[in-house]
Amino acid sequence: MSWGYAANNGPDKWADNFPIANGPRQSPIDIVPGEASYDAGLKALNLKYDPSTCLDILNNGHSFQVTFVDDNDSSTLTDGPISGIYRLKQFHFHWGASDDKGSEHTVAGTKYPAELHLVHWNTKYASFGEAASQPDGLAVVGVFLQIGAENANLQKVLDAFDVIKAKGKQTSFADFDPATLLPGCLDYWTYDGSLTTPPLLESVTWIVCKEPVSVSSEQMAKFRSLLFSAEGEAECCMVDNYRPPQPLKGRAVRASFQ
Ligand SMILES: CN[C@@H]1CN(c2cccc(OC)c2)S(=O)(=O)c2sc(S(N)(=O)=O)cc21
Ligand SMILES: [Zn+2]
Repeated sequence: MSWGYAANNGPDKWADNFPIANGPRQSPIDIVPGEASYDAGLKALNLKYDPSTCLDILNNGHSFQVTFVDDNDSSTLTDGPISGIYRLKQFHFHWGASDDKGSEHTVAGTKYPAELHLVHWNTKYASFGEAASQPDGLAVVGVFLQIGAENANLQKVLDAFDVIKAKGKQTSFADFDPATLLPGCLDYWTYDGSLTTPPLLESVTWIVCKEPVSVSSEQMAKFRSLLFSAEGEAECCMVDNYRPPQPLKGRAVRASFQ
């Protein structure tokens, strides 16, 4: 039985096969703005993405992800809370069965209907896989989605869904600029955490943007049209693919803004 988000293989069961699930730096967390400490030493995020590095879009049975060519420094994250150059590997989302839940991080208990994750790896390591096992190996930028106006940039991604409805489906996806999914203001909170899915590796510097971006309710319905299940299996809608907040265990959450 592989991991998932159902009662029999979901977040409460992950520790059975991935004991790090109860580790000291697990993600996501509830971000309490009043308890975050402003750090004037934090630099602004420097995200430089080249749309020509966009490769394909895949339903991996847990979410859908847009994957990028990462054999050069064309799409990178630098500055912010990190040092060195981190390359964009993929972005994906987490969302709920209804608009009242779906994000992984929460803000003073508030859940958003969805959360975007842009996954980057530290080029001081030889590969993504090597980086993923190092405490400073990954940096994930999280962006909350809130219900509002239709998001035309997001729609380009949703328009590809019909051919990746089932688990394992993949199709080419070119010339997409993930920077168009970012909010105007790049104020952020940052803390040391983990992957929010198995293998739950504690290798992620989390960078969570304070400002959400918009998504319409119709667009959220499109997210929910994807399937956890593969073709030929009983259809299971891809919804509630989020891990709930985990214990902070004494970690500091820093803010790049006052
Ligand atoms: C299924 N897990 C996603 C895919 N990845 C994955 C797949 C296999 C092994 C592995 O670790 C070596 C990582 S990943 O590293 O790109 C990430 S990052 C991430 S999140 N929610 O914390 O941003 C989810 C996933
Ligand atoms: Zn994620």
